[in-house]
Amino acid sequence: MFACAFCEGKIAIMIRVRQLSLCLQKQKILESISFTLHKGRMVMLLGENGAGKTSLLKSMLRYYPLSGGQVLYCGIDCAALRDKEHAAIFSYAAQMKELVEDMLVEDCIVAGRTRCLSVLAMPKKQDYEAVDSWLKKLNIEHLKGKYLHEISGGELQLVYLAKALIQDAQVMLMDEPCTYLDIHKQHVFMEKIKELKGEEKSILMSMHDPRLALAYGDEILILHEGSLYAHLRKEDGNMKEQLYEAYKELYGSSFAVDTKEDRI
Ligand SMILES: Nc1ncnc2c1ncn2[C@@H]1O[C@H](COP(=O)(O)OP(=O)(O)OP(=O)(O)O)[C@@H](O)[C@H]1O
Repeated sequence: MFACAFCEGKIAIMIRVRQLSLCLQKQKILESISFTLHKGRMVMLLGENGAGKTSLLKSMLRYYPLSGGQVLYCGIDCAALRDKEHAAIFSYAAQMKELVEDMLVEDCIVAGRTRCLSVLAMPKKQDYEAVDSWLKKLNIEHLKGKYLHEISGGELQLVYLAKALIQDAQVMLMDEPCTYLDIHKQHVFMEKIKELKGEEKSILMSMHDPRLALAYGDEILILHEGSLYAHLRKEDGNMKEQLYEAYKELYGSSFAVDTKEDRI
């Protein structure tokens, strides 16, 4: 029988989201969402358009005041943390639609670093060295010296990922980071993220592709109409089957996944 590392307390809890609710403009967006993010885990957040994925990530990041519940880091309420402390815990790669600034690639990436510095501190030589190192790790060194408007959508996405990664936070929240990447680059990116995450960091990543979620997720959260519909874990042994069943329940039998024929 599978011995659950969570129940035995072997895998440390990094973030506990407890009964998180969110209202925006008097509209209920998220309702009583609870889950835990464990150290070293990659958790995929699935859900249809408008299900609340971005709102959940932003709520965890304190972009919005919660209308109920808490986000706890190692038992500490994140609402009580100072900005610098918060930036050491969470980094965020936003959805591309939200990113409109234009600047040099290296200035964009180094801005991720400065989130951890005091307000008036300027990036130093070692910060730009870190930029070079991330450009290299993500195989986008050729973008150095270019402006954001001069590069492709997929390249821009990688630049914004470098910006999130350079922050070196413990929990990386990523909103649809693969949208503009071609299939090959999606897999290269996911492998790289897995490697970077190691045993110490945790990742919560929203996406629409259930196949990618299954291929790389240790866990899958399914959001539906602002509520947590399902929480699947690979240790349970049949994550694929469970995901198939959940999608069938939510979207009907015409949904084009078939676990038996391995088409998901
Ligand atoms: N700032 C806001 N003010 C009011 N309502 C908002 C705001 N941001 C999002 N919403 C609403 O909250 C709901 C959830 O939106 P959200 O962007 O979180 O969904 P999502 O699951 O990320 O969708 P997608 O997959 O399309 O990116 C939607 O109905 C949206 O219209």
